[in-house]
Amino acid sequence: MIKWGLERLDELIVLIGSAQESHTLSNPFTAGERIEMIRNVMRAEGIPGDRYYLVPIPDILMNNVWAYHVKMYVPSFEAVIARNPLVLRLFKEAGNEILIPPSFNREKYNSTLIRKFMITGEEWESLVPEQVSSFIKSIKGDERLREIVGSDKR
Ligand SMILES: Nc1ncnc2c1ncn2[C@@H]1O[C@H](COP(=O)(O)OP(=O)(O)OP(=O)(O)O)[C@@H](O)[C@H]1O
Ligand SMILES: NC(=O)c1ccc[n+]([C@@H]2O[C@H](COP(=O)(O)O)[C@@H](O)[C@H]2O)c1
Repeated sequence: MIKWGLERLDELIVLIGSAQESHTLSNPFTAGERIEMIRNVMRAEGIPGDRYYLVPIPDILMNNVWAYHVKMYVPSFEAVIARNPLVLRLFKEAGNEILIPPSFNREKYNSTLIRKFMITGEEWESLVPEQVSSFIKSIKGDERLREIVGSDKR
């Protein structure tokens, strides 16, 4: 998705959503850990650091003002790239131009499924970039996820 965006725009602001969350089933990793993973992949893919910003955005309780909340954290921008229907709706209502990228084999590359495989012990490593699987293993992130959901063997 980032490569798709960089073919169309000079710079990207990549939002790290639900940045306040970590150690949960849907967001097991801290915003900082997610930043490290993305940067490791960007470096490996040869994407220069001056073509993207990574901005962590904590959730808020009011969907209606979320797009304005995001704008408070980021430099000015031309368009929003997203596929999440709620994100698209909220930015459209806030008057922003929208770009919807294609789905790249989304049935396979799906975070919920990848986290499920980490829990059940099925092979998940090939579904993420090598830099991401090695980082997750270095912080024992798969073990963390299993402990959170109570499926750890101990
Ligand atoms: N294969 C893909 N093709 C196109 N867009 C994708 C693809 N994978 C992820 N995305 C987009 O990237 C964003 C992050 O998706 P990802 O599956 O990593 O996490 P998520 O949306 O938080 O899902 P989950 O709820 O499963 O954790 C979403 O906006 C999604 O639409
Ligand atoms: N009210 C809110 O805080 C609000 C509204 C819409 C999206 N979001 C966040 O935006 C992100 C959207 O994620 P994806 O684009 O990866 O599906 C999530 O982290 C979600 O929590 C937050």
